[in-house]
Amino acid sequence: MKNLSLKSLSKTYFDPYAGSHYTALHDITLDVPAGEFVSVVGPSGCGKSTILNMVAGFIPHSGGEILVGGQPVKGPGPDRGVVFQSFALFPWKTVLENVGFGPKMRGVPKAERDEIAREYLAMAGLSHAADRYPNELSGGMQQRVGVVRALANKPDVLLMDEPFASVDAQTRMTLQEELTRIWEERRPTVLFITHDVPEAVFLANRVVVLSKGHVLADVPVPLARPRVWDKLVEDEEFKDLSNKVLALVRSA
Ligand SMILES: Nc1ncnc2c1ncn2[C@@H]1O[C@H](COP(=O)(O)OP(=O)(O)OP(=O)(O)O)[C@@H](O)[C@H]1O
Repeated sequence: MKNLSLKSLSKTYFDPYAGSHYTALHDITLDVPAGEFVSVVGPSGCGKSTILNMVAGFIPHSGGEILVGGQPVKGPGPDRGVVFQSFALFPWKTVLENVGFGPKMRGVPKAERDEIAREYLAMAGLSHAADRYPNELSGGMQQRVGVVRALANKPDVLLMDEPFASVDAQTRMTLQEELTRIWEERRPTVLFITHDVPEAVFLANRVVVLSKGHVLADVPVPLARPRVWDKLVEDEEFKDLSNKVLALVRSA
């Protein structure tokens, strides 16, 4: 796995309607060591998705540097996997084919990529759905497929932008527990964007709080793993950390 390093990163958008520039990010410096899970929270418009889209290589940055394993990001690449809120699965492909798509693009032969896809589907408890099509799955199952599809490509860095925002509360907790379990097994470097403070704390080793395009705080989360909601929901340290991060977001 590789580390992710943002050095004095900035982003200025040009608004063609107003004919003016808007600086969404100022001087963001952030290091995510290889194999670490970092959540990013902050009020709407503080620049969370902008950071993720620049690290993914979807949009250019205006200043500073983005390094993955010491190499500058110049565009999208297989070293970074992305999971968005919308499932974006291929509706005409089976679940197995969806999960095997990344390896297929890298030229992995069919038997081998089917084996990889089955291994990751098993990890997420989805073996039984391998031959189904996305429209035959519940929203929670589709989102699980989206996560394992990104993981099956064995990215060094996993970028997640509110991946569980559109599923119900119960499924969301299950998905959070599954994600921590899979992360512990594979240890990709993760940047996880969310509005949900308990989710950010539950998942991460560190929670970064953004405010108006700046890093306001970087809060370590030393909670033991494996993490399960039944235990953490009553845990004083978890509650204290969540309250601390919530207060920071409110002040942002
Ligand atoms: N393409 C664009 N052109 C101009 N301004 C933009 C563009 N994309 C984002 N912005 C502005 O940059 C700022 C940061 O947006 P961004 O989407 O990164 O915030 P966010 O923290 O992810 O918000 P949310 O939580 O609501 O998704 C906002 O003020 C937004 O209006």
